[in-house]
Amino acid sequence: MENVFRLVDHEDYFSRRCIWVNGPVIVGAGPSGLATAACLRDQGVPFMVLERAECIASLWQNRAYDRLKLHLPKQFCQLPNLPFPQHFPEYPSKRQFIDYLESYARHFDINPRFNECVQSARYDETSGLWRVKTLSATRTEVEYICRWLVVATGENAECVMPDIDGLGDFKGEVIHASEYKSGESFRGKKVLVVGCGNSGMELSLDLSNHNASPSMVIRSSVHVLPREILGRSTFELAVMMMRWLPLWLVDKIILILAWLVLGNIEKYGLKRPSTGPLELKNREGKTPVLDVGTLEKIRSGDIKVVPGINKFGKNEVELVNGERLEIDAVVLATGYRSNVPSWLQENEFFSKKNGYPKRPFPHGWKGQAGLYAVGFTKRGLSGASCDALKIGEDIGNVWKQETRQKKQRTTACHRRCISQF
Ligand SMILES: Cc1cc2nc3c(=O)[nH]c(=O)nc-3n(C[C@H](O)[C@H](O)[C@H](O)COP(=O)(O)OP(=O)(O)OC[C@H]3O[C@@H](n4cnc5c(N)ncnc54)[C@H](O)[C@@H]3O)c2cc1C
Ligand SMILES: NC(=O)C1=CN([C@@H]2O[C@H](COP(=O)(O)OP(=O)(O)OC[C@H]3O[C@@H](n4cnc5c(N)ncnc54)[C@H](OP(=O)(O)O)[C@@H]3O)[C@@H](O)[C@H]2O)C=CC1
Ligand SMILES: O=C(O)C(=O)Cc1c[nH]c2ccccc12
Repeated sequence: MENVFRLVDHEDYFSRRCIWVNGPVIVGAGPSGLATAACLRDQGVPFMVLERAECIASLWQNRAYDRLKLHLPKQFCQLPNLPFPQHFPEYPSKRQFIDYLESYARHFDINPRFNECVQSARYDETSGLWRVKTLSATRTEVEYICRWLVVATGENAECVMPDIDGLGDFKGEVIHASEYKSGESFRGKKVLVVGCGNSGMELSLDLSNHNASPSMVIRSSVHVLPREILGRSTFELAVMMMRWLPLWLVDKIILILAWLVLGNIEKYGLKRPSTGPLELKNREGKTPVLDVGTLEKIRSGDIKVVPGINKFGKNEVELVNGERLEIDAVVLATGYRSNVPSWLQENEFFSKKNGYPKRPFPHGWKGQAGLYAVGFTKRGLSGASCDALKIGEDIGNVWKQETRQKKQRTTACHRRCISQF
C-alpha cells in the first residue's frame, strides 16, 4: 500500500499536489538514502525516498568512469543488514557495486520516487511538520509533508567547476571528471587533467592506458599511499592501528611504510602536505590517493605532472612557472560539493558555508525537530552505514513507542465500548 494521503493545498491560489507522508522523507537514493531506508524497514517504520535522477545510486550509474572500482576492501563498503555476495572480489567493480545496490533496494522493498528534485524544505513551527517541495521532470510541483526529514544528498551532489582565467576561450573539449567514461575518445590527444585527487589520478592512468598524453595539474600537495602494503590493505592496516594508537602515530607509521613501498615521490612533483593523511581526511575531508598504477606511469614519464594554472588560451595552457603546453582537451577533476544550502531552509544543523552538518562525526547525524543527516561524515560508505543505523534506531524507537500508545488507546476505547453494552 502506498504510504501517502493526498491533500489539496489551500495556501496557494492554484491547487498544488500535496502529499502527507506517514513516516520520514529521505532525500536522495544513493547508498546513504538506501541504507537509511533499509534500517527504517528493519524497525517497521514506513518512509518515502525522493530522488532527482531516474535511478538509484546515480553517482555510480551516471557520473562515474568505466574503470572505477571500490578503493577500500569490500568489508568497509557494504551497507547495513545485507553483506556483499561471497563471490565478490576484494575490490568490487562499479558494475558489481551497482548490482549490489539494486539487489539491496529490492531486498528491502525500497521504491524511490524518481525524477523528483527537492527544491526546498522547511520546518513549519505551527504544525511541527516538514514541508518538502519538489519539481519533477515534467515540471509538476509536489509538496510532501512529514514529521521527519532525512538528508541523504551526499558530499558529491554538485561538481566543482573552477573559474580559471581564459577557460571560456579554450577551443577544445572541457569536461568534468563526472562526465568522463573512458580514455577511448581521447586516443592520441594531449589532455590536461586538472586536480590530483583519486579522480585526477585514475583518469590520468586511464587516459595513458588509451594512448592519450595526460598532464596532471598539482597546484598544492597530495598524499599518495599504496593501496596495499605487504598484501594487506593500507586502509585496513590504518583502521587496525587506530584501535591502539593515536591518529598522529598511525599517520607517521603509514607514511614510513608508504615511503618504503613507494620511495621518495616528491621528486616527481608530488609534494606531501605537512599534515598526515588520516588527520587531513578527518580535519578537512581531503581523501588520500590510494595508488592503483598512476605512480608507475608518472615514473615512466607517460603521465606528466605540472604545477598550477595561470590561464588558458585557445589551444594552450600557461602554468604558474611560465611554461606553456599545447593541449587538445581538459578534464576538470576538481571535486564535488554538497548542495544542501541551495534547498534546506535551516541554519542550526547544517553549515550554510559548506553544506555539511556543523558537528563532525560521530555527532553530525541528528539535528532538531526531526531533521537527520546521513553520509556527510567524510568517511565514505562505512560512515554512511554508521549514520543510517543510528537514524533507523532513533526514529524506530519513537515510532514503536507511539504505535504502542496508539494500540493501548484503541484497546482501552474498545474495552469502554464493550463495557457499555
Ligand atoms: C568516483 C567516486 C568513487 C568513490 N569510491 C568510494 C569507495 O570506494 N569507498 C567509499 O567508501 N566511498 C567512495 N566514494 C565516496 C562516495 O561519497 C560514496 O561512495 C557514496 O556514493 C556516497 O553515497 P551518498 O548516498 O551519500 O551520496 P550519492 O551517492 O551522491 O547519492 C546522493 C543522491 O542524492 C540525489 N540528490 C542530490 N540532490 C538531490 C535533490 N535536491 N533532490 C533529490 N535527490 C537529490 C543524487 O541524485 C544522488 O542519487 C566515492 C566517491 C566518488 C565520487
Ligand atoms: N575508486 C575510488 O574509490 C575513488 C574514490 N573517489 C573519491 O571521490 C571523492 C572526490 O574525489 P575527487 O573527484 O578526486 O576530488 P577531490 O576533492 O579529492 O580532489 C580535487 C582536486 O582538484 C584540485 N583542484 C580544485 N580546484 C583546482 C584548481 N582551480 N586548479 C587546480 N587544481 C584544483 C584539488 O587541489 P587542492 O588539493 O590544491 O585543492 C584536488 O587535487 C573523494 O572522496 C575520493 O576519494 C574518487 C575517485 C575514485
Ligand atoms: O571517501 C572516499 O572517497 C573514499 O574513497 C573512501 C575513504 C574513506 N576514508 C578514507 C581514508 C583513506 C582513503 C580512502 C578513504
